[in-house]
Amino acid sequence: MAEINQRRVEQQLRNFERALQAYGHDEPLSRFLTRFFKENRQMGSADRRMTSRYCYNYFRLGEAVKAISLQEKLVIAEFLCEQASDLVALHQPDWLAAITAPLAEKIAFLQDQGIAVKDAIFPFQQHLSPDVRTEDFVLNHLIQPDLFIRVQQQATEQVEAELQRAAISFSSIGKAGYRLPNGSKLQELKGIAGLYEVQDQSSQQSLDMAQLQPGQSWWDACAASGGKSLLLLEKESAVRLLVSDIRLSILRNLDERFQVAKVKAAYRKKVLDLTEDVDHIMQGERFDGIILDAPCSGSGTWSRTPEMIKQFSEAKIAEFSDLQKRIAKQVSAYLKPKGQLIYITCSVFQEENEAVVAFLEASCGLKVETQQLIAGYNRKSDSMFAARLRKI
Ligand SMILES: C[S@@+](CC[C@H](N)C(=O)[O-])C[C@H]1O[C@@H](n2cnc3c(N)ncnc32)[C@H](O)[C@@H]1O
Repeated sequence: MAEINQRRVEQQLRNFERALQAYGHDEPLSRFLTRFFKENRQMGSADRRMTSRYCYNYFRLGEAVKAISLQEKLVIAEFLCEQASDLVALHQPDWLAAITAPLAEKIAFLQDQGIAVKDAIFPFQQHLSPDVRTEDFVLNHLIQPDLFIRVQQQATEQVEAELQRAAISFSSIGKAGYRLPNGSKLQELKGIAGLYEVQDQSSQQSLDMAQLQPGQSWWDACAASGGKSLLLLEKESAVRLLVSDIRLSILRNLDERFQVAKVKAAYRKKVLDLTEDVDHIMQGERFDGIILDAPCSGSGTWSRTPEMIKQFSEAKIAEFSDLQKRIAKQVSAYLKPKGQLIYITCSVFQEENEAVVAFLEASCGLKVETQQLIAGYNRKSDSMFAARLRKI
């Protein structure tokens, strides 16, 4: 083993502590770190990489092992999340023999040292949807997911060639989806801009259950910057599409994204708050299909953004569930008879998923045809939930 530079490790630890102190928990960690590194130009690329790794690993530990120092906590996080670590080698050299073991064994190893982490990594386990395999889900929280792209069907060869040229490794995940290492610098590949969308593997599957026909009218009711709308149009370009969101600014992003992707289909756009009565704006319009990709906790994506766990409180689950029921009830009124509602979340909580679907069936004149947890935790992707309901 190469000799460890103790001073360097100590410097890395100080960088991490400084970054953590400066982080206000009011923005995604990735955005904060980009700014932090800009403001600390003396940090070289190796320092930046290490600060980022320490911060993410630290947050991956969730609420586990509270009553110990930051450094001790980071050593545990490094031991769990990495296969080699100078920090562990310096502070817990006896642990090194177990650092390459499977995660379940590492957790058992810590347990033997009196360090219990398993139940605290993800503190909301009792809310998980029944189809989530709790142990797998929790352990995979310690692993950074991959990056996924969805490529326009006719452009797969061009995109593959460009990835090869840039020496970015990739593997195919079905028709036009690809798995890439996290952190791949796709934005530098200007020649293929617009030919692909960054979209998680589970998100790419979220409309598989939609039954699409040319000529149908669809409403993407919480469209944001259009991830699901683009997926819908890639599957069936001859639909009439209405997109809406509560935020005008994000619909402007949708316009830009559609432009870059050279979307030819005409679409209409409305700013709608779906907790309010929108009847006067909708003017009697009815749809063959509605996508409701509802505002949610995002808990199925927290292995990408582990800092979210600290900011979340259990009470918010019920708040999201209430909001989702309210919005879902409202939009379901705009379905034609036999029209379909595709209800989607990137949450793993039962209250945001199965409970909302059960409410729609019990109170909104819809029948559940299929519902599915799209489990990403065993394949380094996000977890989502999707259901197709039919208006009776
Ligand atoms: C999960 S995101 C949608 C993501 C998007 N479908 C995509 O694939 O990129 C949920 C969206 O719901 C919107 N939203 C939140 N509250 C809303 C409300 N009361 N009425 C309408 N939209 C709302 C948010 O602005 C957010 O863009």
